[in-house]
Amino acid sequence: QSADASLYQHLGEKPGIERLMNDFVTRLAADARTGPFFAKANLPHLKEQLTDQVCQVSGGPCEYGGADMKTAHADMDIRKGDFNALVEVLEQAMDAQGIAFADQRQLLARLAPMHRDVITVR
Ligand code: HEM
Repeated sequence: QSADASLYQHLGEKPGIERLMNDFVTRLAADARTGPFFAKANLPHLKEQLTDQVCQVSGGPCEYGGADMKTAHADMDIRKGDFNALVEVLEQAMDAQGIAFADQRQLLARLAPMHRDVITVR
């Protein structure tokens, strides 16, 4: 567990993050902008992987064991606008879970640097 696990606690620890990621992935698949990317995705698997990843980056006692972000998103032709749409959907999911704005900003700040590996069309 990282020295600063307060974000992990504010997200409701593992059960809260699991709820958040379940709702997030459901919204991603339903959103007109992001949905097409997830048409052939294994959504239950993705929910699990994201739960581990967010648990880890928020300072929780989890270890993400999936593919690195570059490998996971290779050949998807993801653009900046697609990335921004995903962030917006995550904000909606965090609002729906009642996560405080400051905690939302913190989680987004920890995920934002991944844009370098996820966006492949510039
Ligand atoms: C910070 C932003 C992002 C994070 C943290 C993230 C995280 C992840 C993770 C953890 C996986 C699972 C990898 C594995 O199973 O080994 C994944 C897969 C995937 N991601 Fe992302 N992702 C991000 C952005 C995006 C964007 C912008 C899109 C498209 C709009 C996208 C589309 C997908 C798709 C389609 C899969 C494959 C799902 C499957 O086939 O089961 N991701 N992502």
